[in-house]
Amino acid sequence: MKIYLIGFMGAGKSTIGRVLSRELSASFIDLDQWIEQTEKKKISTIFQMDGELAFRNIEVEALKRTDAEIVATGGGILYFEDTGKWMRENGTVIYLHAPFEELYARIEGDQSRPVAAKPYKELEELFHKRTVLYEQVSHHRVSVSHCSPEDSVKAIILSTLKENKGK
Ligand SMILES: Nc1ncnc2c1ncn2[C@@H]1O[C@H](COP(=O)(O)OP(=O)(O)OP(=O)(O)O)[C@@H](O)[C@H]1O
Ligand SMILES: O=C(O)C1=C[C@@H](O)[C@@H](O)[C@H](O)C1
Ligand SMILES: [Mg+2]
Repeated sequence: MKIYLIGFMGAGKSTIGRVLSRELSASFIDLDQWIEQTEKKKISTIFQMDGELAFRNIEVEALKRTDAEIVATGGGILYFEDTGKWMRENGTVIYLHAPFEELYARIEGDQSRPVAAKPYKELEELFHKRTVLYEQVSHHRVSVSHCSPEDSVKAIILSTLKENKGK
């Protein structure tokens, strides 16, 4: 089993991934957390000191090397064009979706997400650009709007069970 959780910042990939892994007794990695621990630097420091491209290279390398069954990706995991195709071929990709305003309310002012420091309009544009990619790449879209992480976990399990029915 390999499940990749994708979606914009604040969608709950880290929160839901952790609950999902407990529910399924599956191994779990949060790529952002893993990068901070391995690099011994905050993501915001990597962005400042080494630049975004350096972070993206570390991120995609971690994605391709991890053997964890549940993978919480970062919001910008589709930065390189071929990453989405690679994920689709290597597991089940679940897109966690909610309207921009709801996600913005969750991440507004959070200093740990350098990309979230962009002006509101720019961030909204990025949301719409990325939404197209998340939709293209994912096998399933699960709404995380106005529901608890536990409800989202149930929806994820249902969608993947349906997929595997009859196999
Ligand atoms: N279902 C939910 N309802 C309300 N708030 C939530 C929900 N899921 C997560 N949150 C809150 O939203 C914030 C962002 O959640 P989380 O860090 O899991 O998002 P993420 O998708 O991993 O973001 P990133 O792409 O930046 O890693 C946290 O403060 C978390 O507590
Ligand atoms: O959406 C993004 O570009 C990011 C999201 C976070 O998960 C981190 O990976 C980092 O802050 C960049
Ligand atoms: Mg996260």
